[in-house]
Amino acid sequence: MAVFTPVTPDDAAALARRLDLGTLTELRGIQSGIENTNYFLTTDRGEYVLTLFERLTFEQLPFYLHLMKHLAQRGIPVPEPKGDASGEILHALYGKPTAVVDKLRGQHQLAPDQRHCEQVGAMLARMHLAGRDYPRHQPNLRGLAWWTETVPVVLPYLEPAQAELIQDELAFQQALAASPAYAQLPRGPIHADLFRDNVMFEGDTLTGFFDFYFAGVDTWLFDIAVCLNDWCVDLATGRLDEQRAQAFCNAYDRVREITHDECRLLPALMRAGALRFWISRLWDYHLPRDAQMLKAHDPAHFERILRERRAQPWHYLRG
Ligand SMILES: Nc1ncnc2c1ncn2[C@@H]1O[C@H](COP(=O)(O)OP(=O)(O)OP(=O)(O)O)[C@@H](O)[C@H]1O
Ligand SMILES: N[C@@H](CCO)C(=O)O
Repeated sequence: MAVFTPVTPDDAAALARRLDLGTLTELRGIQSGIENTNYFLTTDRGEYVLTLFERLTFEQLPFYLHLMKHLAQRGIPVPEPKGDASGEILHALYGKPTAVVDKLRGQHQLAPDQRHCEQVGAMLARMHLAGRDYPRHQPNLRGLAWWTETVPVVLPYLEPAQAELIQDELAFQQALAASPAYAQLPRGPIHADLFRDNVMFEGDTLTGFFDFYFAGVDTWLFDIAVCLNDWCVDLATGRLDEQRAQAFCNAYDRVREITHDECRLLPALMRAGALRFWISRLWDYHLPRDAQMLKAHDPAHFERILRERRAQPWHYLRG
């Protein structure tokens, strides 16, 4: 269970009062998630999610929380952070940065079909456009610099063939990032972790995106690639479901045109997306933090996806 820091009902109730959310009626630890301590916090006025951030700092968090507020105010369905009387949306419990946000309605769609992929694609494009005038800047903290720093840390845990693959891919991505074509890609605030478990649906209708705590300014194409690698793959093999991928990209493209250069670089960015999560999963798996219980995601899944993307690059043909 992802409760790294237990919260007492008294402390949660005091925070709810301070944020003018009413009287606490229930506080329940959330079993999933591996990054932060999360609770469902219910009051006599509504349902919220209380998050204590275990890795992110007081300096980094305003970027994410204000981004969520910015997007919510522009009609993108994301949880809005709750402020105190002075409007402050970043709080503290037990010395840890803390936020309380709206609980989204609905459930995850863990077996998405074309219709779900279309809705995620269209909403992702709307989110990218809504983020264009967001004034704060923070790089994607799980971007190339972090991969470069973390590959040597996980390398001792890999078999020789895996070590060769990860180093070869890192070198490829470093060269790509230094290329003029890459520098021209449109960019802005991206979610950067928009997996099936970070989107809610009520029935078959998308009700929101959440978990913005890996967001950062990066290429919009990286966000598309991360989504394709999760929403449009067969989870058993890592193989791309081309119909779903085409549906996702068409829906995105109808809201914000995917440029010719983006189409050209998409296969390389899908490799980048696979590498990013292979590295982070290796890191979480081999270098776990203390937790009351911690269920690390399977790193081999993204190794398979990376091998698939290298062997069979997929090209988006607009249409
Ligand atoms: N705003 C929200 N509305 C509804 N449910 C939420 C919300 N935030 C979190 N949840 C629920 O809590 C679970 C865990 O949250 P989350 O996925 O953000 O965990 P995490 O540890 O912060 O991040 P990670 O996904 O990186 O492991 C989600 O799967 C979801 O069920
Ligand atoms: N989405 C990530 C977990 C961190 O949010 C993964 O599946 O590895």
